[in-house]
Amino acid sequence: MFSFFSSGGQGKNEPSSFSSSAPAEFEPIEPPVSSPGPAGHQPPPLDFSKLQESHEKEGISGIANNLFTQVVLSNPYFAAGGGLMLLGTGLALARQGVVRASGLIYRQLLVDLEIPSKDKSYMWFLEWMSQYKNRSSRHLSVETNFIQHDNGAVSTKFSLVPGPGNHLIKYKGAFMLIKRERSGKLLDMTSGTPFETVTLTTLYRDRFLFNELLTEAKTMALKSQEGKTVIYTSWGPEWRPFGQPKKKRTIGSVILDKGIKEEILLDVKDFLKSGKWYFDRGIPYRRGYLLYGPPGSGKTSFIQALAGELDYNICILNLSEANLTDDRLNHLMNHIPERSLLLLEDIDAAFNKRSQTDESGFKSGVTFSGLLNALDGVASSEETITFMTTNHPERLDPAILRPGRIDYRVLIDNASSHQIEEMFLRFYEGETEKAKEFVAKAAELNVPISTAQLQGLFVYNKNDPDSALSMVETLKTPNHVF
Ligand SMILES: Nc1ncnc2c1ncn2[C@@H]1O[C@H](COP(=O)(O)OP(=O)(O)OP(=O)(O)O)[C@@H](O)[C@H]1O
Repeated sequence: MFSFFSSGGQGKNEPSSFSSSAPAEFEPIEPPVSSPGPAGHQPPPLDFSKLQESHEKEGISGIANNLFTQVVLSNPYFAAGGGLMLLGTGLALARQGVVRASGLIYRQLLVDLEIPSKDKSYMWFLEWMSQYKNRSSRHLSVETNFIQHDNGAVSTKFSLVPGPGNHLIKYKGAFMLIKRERSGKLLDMTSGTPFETVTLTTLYRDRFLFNELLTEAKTMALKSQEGKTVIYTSWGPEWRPFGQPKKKRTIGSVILDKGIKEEILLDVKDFLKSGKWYFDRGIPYRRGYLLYGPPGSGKTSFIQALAGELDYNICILNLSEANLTDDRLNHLMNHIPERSLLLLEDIDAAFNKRSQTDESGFKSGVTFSGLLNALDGVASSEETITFMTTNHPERLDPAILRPGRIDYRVLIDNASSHQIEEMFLRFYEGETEKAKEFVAKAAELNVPISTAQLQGLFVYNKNDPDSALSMVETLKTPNHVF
C-alpha cells in the first residue's frame, strides 16, 4: 500500500491512495509524520506520472531533472532553506559593506597622528597633556621631577600624565581621541622600558590642529627651560638630559685671566655668524676649542657659562668613561641635540688608551684614531662647536692639534694675582683694601693656587673676609679640608 501526504483538501497526516497507474518500480517513500512543513504546510506529493513521462522522454537524466524541479523548487522545506541561505549571504555581504564603508569613512573623515616614544615631542606632549584642562582621563601615570627655583632650592613636582589607554580631549573646539599604547614586545634596550606610542585621532578637517598642539607643547617645554641650561650626558647611543635643567651660570661668575673670556666669546660669536662663509667654501661648519690647564682652574665652569651666554645646552662626554667605544663616540658626536655645545672632557684619555692597547692589551675605550675619525666625521648641517679639555696637553698627539680639529687653544692656568683679587671682591664686595692684602699674602706663599682652592676658602668664610685673610696659609695645601 503506497501512502504519502497530500497538500490537497485531505486532513493533515491523512494518508491518501496512490494512483493505480503508477509503475511498480517507483516506490513512494513514507514522509516523516512528525515534521510538518513550514507554517504547518505539507510538502507536495511527488508526481510520479511526470517522472515516468520524463523517464520515457529523456531517460535517467530526465528523471533527475524532473525530480529536482519537483523536490527542490516546489518543496517548501527547500524553498525556506534557500531563502534563509540567501538571507544569510545577503546579511554577510551587507556587514562586509558596512565594515568597508566605515573604513572608507574613517580614512576620509578622520586623521591619526602617531608620536613614538623615541621622538622628542613625546615628552613634550605628555607634559602638555598633564596640564591641559579640557580632558577626560581615567588612566593616569605619574612623572616625578625635581625643579630648581631661582634661589637654588629644589622641590618635587608630580606631573599626572595620561597613562596607557584612551583619553578624550577637546582642543580648540575639536574632539581628539588620545590613545597611549605600550609595545608588549619591543623594549628600549638603553632604558629597559617598553616602546610606547601616543596616537591622536581627530576629524580630517581639524588636522591642522596637530601642528598647533605640538608647537604649543614644545613652547611650553622650552619655556620651562628658559634661563636654564640643559646638560646632556650619553646614555648608551643617545643623549639624555642629566637631571633637570640647571640655572644658567653667568659668565661674570667665572674669573679667568685678563681678556681670555672676552676673546673666546668673540671668536665663538663670530663663528656662529659665519655659516654662509663656510658653506660657500665647502668647509665643514664646525670649530674646535681646546682649553688646557691644571685641575680646578675653571675650564668646565667657563664652558657652562658660555653655553648660558649663548643660550645653548651642553652635551658632556668624558673620554675616560670605561664603556665608551669608538663607534659610540662617533654616533654620539653625529647626533648632538640642536643648539648644544659638545664638551669632550679629558681628551688625553684617548691617547692613554692607545698606549695601553699596545702595552697592556687595554681593549675597550676610545682610541686615538677613533677620536680623530669622530672629530673629522661630524657632518651636521647646523654648526658644531666642540670644546675639549685636558690637564695634560703634553700627552696630546700633534695630529689632533691640526686646524679643523682644534682651531683655537688657550691655557686656563692657576690663579693669577688679577684673578685672586677679582675672586676676593666677588665674595666680599667692596673690600678693595683687604683684597690687595690677600693677594700680597698669597704671593708670599710662592705656590700655585687654583681658583677652585680660592673658592673653597671663601665659601668656608662666607661673610668673613678677615677670617679668609687669616687662613691664607691653608692655600699651601692644594687639597686642604676645612
Ligand atoms: N676661574 C674660576 N672662576 C670661578 N670659579 C671657578 C674658577 N675655577 C674653578 N672654579 C670653581 O671650582 C670648581 C671646579 O671648577 P671646574 O670644574 O670648572 O675646573 P676645571 O678646570 O674644569 O677642572 P678639571 O680640569 O679638574 O676638570 C667649580 O665649582 C668652580 O665654580
